[in-house]
Amino acid sequence: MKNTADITVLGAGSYGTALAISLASNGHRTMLWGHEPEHIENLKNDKSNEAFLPGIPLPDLLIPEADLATALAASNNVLVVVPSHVFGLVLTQAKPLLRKDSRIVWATKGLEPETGRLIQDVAREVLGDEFPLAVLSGPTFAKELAAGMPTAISIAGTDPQFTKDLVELLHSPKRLRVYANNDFIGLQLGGAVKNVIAIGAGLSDGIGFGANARTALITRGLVELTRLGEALGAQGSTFMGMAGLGDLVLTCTDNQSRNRRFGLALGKGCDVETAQDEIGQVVEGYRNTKEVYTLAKRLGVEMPITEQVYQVLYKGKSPVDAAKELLSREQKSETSSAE
Ligand SMILES: NC(=O)C1=CN([C@@H]2O[C@H](COP(=O)(O)OP(=O)(O)OC[C@H]3O[C@@H](n4cnc5c(N)ncnc54)[C@H](OP(=O)(O)O)[C@@H]3O)[C@@H](O)[C@H]2O)C=CC1
Ligand SMILES: O=C(CO)COP(=O)(O)O
Repeated sequence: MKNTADITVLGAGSYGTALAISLASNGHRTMLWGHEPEHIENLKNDKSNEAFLPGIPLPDLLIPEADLATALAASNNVLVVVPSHVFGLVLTQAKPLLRKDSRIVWATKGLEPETGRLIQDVAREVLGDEFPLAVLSGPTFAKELAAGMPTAISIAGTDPQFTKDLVELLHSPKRLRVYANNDFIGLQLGGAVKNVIAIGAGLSDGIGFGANARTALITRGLVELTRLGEALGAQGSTFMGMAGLGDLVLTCTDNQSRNRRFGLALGKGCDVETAQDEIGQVVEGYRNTKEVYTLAKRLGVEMPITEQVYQVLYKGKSPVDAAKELLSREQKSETSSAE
């Protein structure tokens, strides 16, 4: 009993811990692995994750663990919640330690660094085809989830039984609604592109623009996301759900979003390094912008907001000049079918 669990979570940052709290609060024995033994010792001693979610108690059924082999032997259900730039690395470390019956789900939001590939491609390259895969995506700030505040999320995967089991593990009639979805690609892409648009919304607010500009960015950001998604084989309707519109609204409008705060700081004149240091946690959209931009170029998909965020982050363009360029684009109709 001591070394078994219903699910193992890899990644003891803010979101991995929040999901582990949520699972354990549902009555499931949940192992939480982190790569820093000292950090895991602190979790055990404090019975909270003071570094990432201060003041939120860890339930008794949440077991912090520093040994990856022990964590992966404990359960066949493995939930990966590390930033996208180390996803491949962590999965490579995990692979020789996985059980034959392991099933892998991730809540990582992003694309592979440099290549812009979806996380599913990284997972397949590392693991081959034998393990069922799934993704969790939607508007879920770690702090609110961990505090048991009402939240909704979507899930999709390659194996209907795995998806169903994950819904059972995560769903709580008191706190967390989990929607099953069949668009594996769409859910992954929504989580990556919203990071970029959230930086754009932050830039706009940081410059001093208002609600009109922010809302226009969300709306046209949704159009960009849908265009890219459809080019990759996702269903357009997915982006009207949790992993599209839902996550865009959340991260573009609330200062809990690190991507939005990053954009805000840049819009007020801060440089990239200082803005990242001040946030002190992962700002996925910084790298993601380059990857989404590269992916869009490769597929020939027009993404003007992403393009301007890219110019600000990587080409030294001023946020004001980026905004001017967006505003001065040629007139067009709102729907492509009317063009
Ligand atoms: N926070 C949120 O509200 C949400 C986050 N997400 C997504 O979840 C993912 C994780 O983000 P989040 O938890 O917020 O990020 P945090 O910055 O809060 O935590 C990241 C965690 O990953 C750890 N880590 C870094 N490198 C490695 C590695 N090589 N091996 C193992 N662990 C490593 C970090 O450890 P260390 O501190 O030692 O570097 C830290 O514990 C991201 O893709 C994010 O977009 C999705 C929905 C909501
Ligand atoms: O993905 C998130 C909420 O759904 C968290 O957003 P940030 O990474 O911008 O903080």
